[in-house]
Amino acid sequence: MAKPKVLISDELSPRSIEIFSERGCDVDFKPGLKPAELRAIIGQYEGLAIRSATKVTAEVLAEAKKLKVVGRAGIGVDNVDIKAATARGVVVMNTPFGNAITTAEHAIALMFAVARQIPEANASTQAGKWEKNRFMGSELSFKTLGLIGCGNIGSIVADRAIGLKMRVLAYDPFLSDQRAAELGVEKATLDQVLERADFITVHTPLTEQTKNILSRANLMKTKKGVRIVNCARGGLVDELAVRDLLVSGHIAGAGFDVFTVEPAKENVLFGTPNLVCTPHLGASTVEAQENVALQVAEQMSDYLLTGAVVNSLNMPNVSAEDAPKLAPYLDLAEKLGSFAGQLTDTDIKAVSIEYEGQVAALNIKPLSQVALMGVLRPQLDTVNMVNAPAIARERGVDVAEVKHERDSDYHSLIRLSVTTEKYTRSVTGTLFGGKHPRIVEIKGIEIEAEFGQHMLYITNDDKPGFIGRLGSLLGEHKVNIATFHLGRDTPGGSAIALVQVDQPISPELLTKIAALESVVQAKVLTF
Ligand SMILES: NC(=O)c1ccc[n+]([C@@H]2O[C@H](COP(=O)([O-])OP(=O)(O)OC[C@H]3O[C@@H](n4cnc5c(N)ncnc54)[C@H](O)[C@@H]3O)[C@@H](O)[C@H]2O)c1
Ligand SMILES: O=C(O)CC[C@@H](O)C(=O)O
Repeated sequence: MAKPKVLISDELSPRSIEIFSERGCDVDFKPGLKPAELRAIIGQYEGLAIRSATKVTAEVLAEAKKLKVVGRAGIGVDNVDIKAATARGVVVMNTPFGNAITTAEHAIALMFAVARQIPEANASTQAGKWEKNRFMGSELSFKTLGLIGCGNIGSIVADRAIGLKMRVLAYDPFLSDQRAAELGVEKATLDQVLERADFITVHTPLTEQTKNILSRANLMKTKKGVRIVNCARGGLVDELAVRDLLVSGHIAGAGFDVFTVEPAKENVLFGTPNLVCTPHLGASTVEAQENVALQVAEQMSDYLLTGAVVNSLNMPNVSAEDAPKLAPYLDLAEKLGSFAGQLTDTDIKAVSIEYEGQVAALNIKPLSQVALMGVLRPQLDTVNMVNAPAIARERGVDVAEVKHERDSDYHSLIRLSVTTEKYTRSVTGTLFGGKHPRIVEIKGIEIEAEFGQHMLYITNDDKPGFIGRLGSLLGEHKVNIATFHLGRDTPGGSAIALVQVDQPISPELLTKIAALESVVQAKVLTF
């Protein structure tokens, strides 16, 4: 197998290069590429490792013909167009914990810096002014800290703040009572945080709901003398309003690590008194950068080399242990989906994927996604394993996954049923010898067949003479039969023939087959 090629396009710790190479990837380290330069070369790579500088836009992804995975060495993925990546089947992963402590420490550092005006005092002292009376600070002990967002970073900030004897309020709609109690924080509404906090720090992602969460109107609800810290994302806080309120004295101090536009070479906040700024340094410690670089390189290599998926934002996780076990079932599930999809020529209303036996004990999410991809692909070229669930949802296809505990004759079975306006059709398969996909049932009729490259699926009335007529017709057209499998519900009832042939069947020949006596339906299938 050729080594997968990975591009590192941001300043990642050199540890990542070592890990990619040790794991068996070819790696190019090219930080600081301009968007046009990235678009020009991205087509060569299966993996792209980034921090926050590289923007993985729809335009970049359109050139990324081989790309399988984007790995963000860090938490925020707002520099990746996840929708476009999903549409192209590119897995997006991040490292959700590697820089959380470091970033929480930076938020605490900014709180201290703002409370004691350390940067201004430093500049004044080094300028020889010795302005001892100018810098009157405020203690953190026994003050109230209001957190907006209490996830990974917010909860570490809470822990450190409690250690500093602060009282912590947390506004986070997804924070459970139990977790709040474990953390020792008081759950609060946004208004309670605004009205009661002496310090407010934000720790949410930037979403439609959180954008401008500290708006001018909300900032006006805060206590006079409040101090604000944003170490999460630019756009969460109204920068112009903070400037005005710092100038008016309503806000006593503010610490900003992140800005609405980055790199922030200029900003409305700059030059305002009692403001401390850092250039998005939240994650910039040796420890955090080692952690995230190592993690992202391990996760991406694992995906490229074994199919294991960890910390993905657009795919179910598959552990390194599960990946090899799932591989043959992924093949079976995709083929069953494709079989059903190729037989369907009207709108699909529902797809159900049932698992029985040993396969039911595995992580079935990726199997269902790949099966769904197989079903939808004949109707939609752009479907892939990553975007299949989203496409099914958009099209109103109801997808059900069922695990059965009942015993069966096979060690594992996957049954895929497709419902259209006219019918529900099912196909069931298993693995022979643990790795060879086989069809064992179609529409409830037992049959045993391999999946071949060129196949003919025929339903017919079970009457004498049909096999002879079909064999002669194929022979006349120089089509060689490789395998021939038959099944029927009852003698003289409905029958199915699955014929694997060595040559493709032309549309003209298919018309003749469909016109043979006793044939109800004839379809060409390819795998
Ligand atoms: N400055 C830096 O260098 C740096 C480094 C790492 C992370 N970050 C940023 O820090 C932020 C937090 O990261 P995290 O790892 O803690 O994320 P997280 O997902 O663990 O936590 C985010 C929390 O925000 C909460 N939340 C979501 N919507 C909310 C809303 N409308 N109101 C209140 N709370 C809401 C969520 O429930 C969650 O608990 C992210 O924006 C991340 O990108 C910045
Ligand atoms: O990579 C960085 O320096 C910033 C990372 C940070 O914003 C994140 O979201 O993880």
